[in-house]
Amino acid sequence: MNHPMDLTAAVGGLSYLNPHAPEPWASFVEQIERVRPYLGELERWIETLKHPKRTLIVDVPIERDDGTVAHYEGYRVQHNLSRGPGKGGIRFHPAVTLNEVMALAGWMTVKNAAVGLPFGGAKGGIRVDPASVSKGELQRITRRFTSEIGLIIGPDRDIPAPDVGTNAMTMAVMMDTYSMNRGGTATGVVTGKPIALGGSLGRQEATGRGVYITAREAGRRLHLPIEGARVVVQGFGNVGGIGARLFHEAGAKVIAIGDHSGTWLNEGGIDIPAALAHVAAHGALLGFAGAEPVGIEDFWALPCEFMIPAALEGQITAARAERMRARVVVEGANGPTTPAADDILTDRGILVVPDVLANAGGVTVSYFEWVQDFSSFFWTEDEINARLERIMVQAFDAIWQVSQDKQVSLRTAAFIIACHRVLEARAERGLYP
Ligand SMILES: NC(=O)C1=CN([C@@H]2O[C@H](COP(=O)(O)OP(=O)(O)OC[C@H]3O[C@@H](n4cnc5c(N)ncnc54)[C@H](O)[C@@H]3O)[C@@H](O)[C@H]2O)C=CC1
Ligand SMILES: O=C(O)CCC(=O)C(=O)O
Repeated sequence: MNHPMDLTAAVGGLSYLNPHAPEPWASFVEQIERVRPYLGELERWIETLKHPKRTLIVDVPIERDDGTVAHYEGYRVQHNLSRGPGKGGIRFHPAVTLNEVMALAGWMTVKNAAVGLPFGGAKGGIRVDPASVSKGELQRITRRFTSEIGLIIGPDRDIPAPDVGTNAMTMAVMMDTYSMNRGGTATGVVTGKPIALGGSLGRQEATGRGVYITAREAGRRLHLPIEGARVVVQGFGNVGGIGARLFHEAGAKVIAIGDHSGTWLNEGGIDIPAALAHVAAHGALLGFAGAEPVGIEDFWALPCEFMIPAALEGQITAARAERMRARVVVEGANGPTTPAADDILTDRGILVVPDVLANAGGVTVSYFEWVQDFSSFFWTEDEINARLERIMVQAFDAIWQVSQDKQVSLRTAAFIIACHRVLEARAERGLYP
């Protein structure tokens, strides 16, 4: 399989993720522009956020099991390093582009600053379908990619973590490769590792848990209790699957779920443990008997209290936003709502808890993992969940307050707080040696 490097295709045009959505980087830049009027003197630094600090494109050649040589294209983008080392996940997906990774890195900058973590923003990815290669091939791809981006990552430089298509095992291979190349075990180079390699208790659940916590906090403001609430979840992997389970355990009725294989509805409430068991056994929801198939456009228009996009970018377009009947959208995914759709949802009185807040639980516990690795002292799961709860609730409160004070959306409020923190650090550091 060959993937010729085509930068023009990678940075321009419409999104592969949804032909009706703008490219992710264009959405990110528009979100940054919306903060301009609120930056005061820091406005002179705003262009900083529209220029990724460092962008590395790597060729990843491997020998396939049949003896042929295949090349994959990979990226690591460090969007901003003003507040600390880069931090953000690695995506393995057949249609990853530089444009997408740039946007995902930008959202990491904003997310880390919005919740007050001492990190910049980074993200990486390889254009590969993990399901299309053998286990051995995937390991060779991961090792070669890690060696290639080894130029710029490191425990005090830039710390990757899992994202779509990667997991704790991917992080184990990355940690091992980086350590072999350096001649010493460097647990702090990645987070989201297996517990036996310095991973943190609670990291696997952390993003879904953060989604649940922020949904609960939004529900409190709108007098929408979780118990008995109807919930719709798109994406049934790490974020969507665990998020759905936490809603289910708290007494909500998850009425519809979806993944890359289709969308399903059961108005009486889906048995989420059964759906998770089905995915664990078959790799996708396809064939799940506990609900009826429902068309994708009807799925997005289902009446519900909480809608949780937890798959990919650009899913909530203007057309879908016009028809949605959710009370609150809680963005488990990064960039699921286009700026045009955002405006429509706001006009229609549908509250959006933005990705840079709602899915920040994962990177928050990654931060805990990094700190634990440095100190070689590990916390209990209860300690981790209590600290996560505190950080998420504090961040929600602060963002809610700014949104009330300035009469802006929660997204713009989160961007205001984050951009102030990033640009203040940038300004304090100065331009010259
Ligand atoms: N894993 C983490 O800790 C974090 C993940 N996120 C974001 O959450 C989202 C999901 O990530 P993970 O759950 O980690 O990935 P994952 O790989 O565990 O699961 C992805 C899910 O999305 C589904 N999906 C893929 N393409 C789809 C399509 N075209 N339509 C509908 N469903 C589709 C897959 O079937 C799968 O159920 C991504 O936007 C990711 O960037 C955000 C913060 C942290
Ligand atoms: O845990 C991390 O470091 C990053 C997770 C991530 O990629 C994200 O929040 O989108």
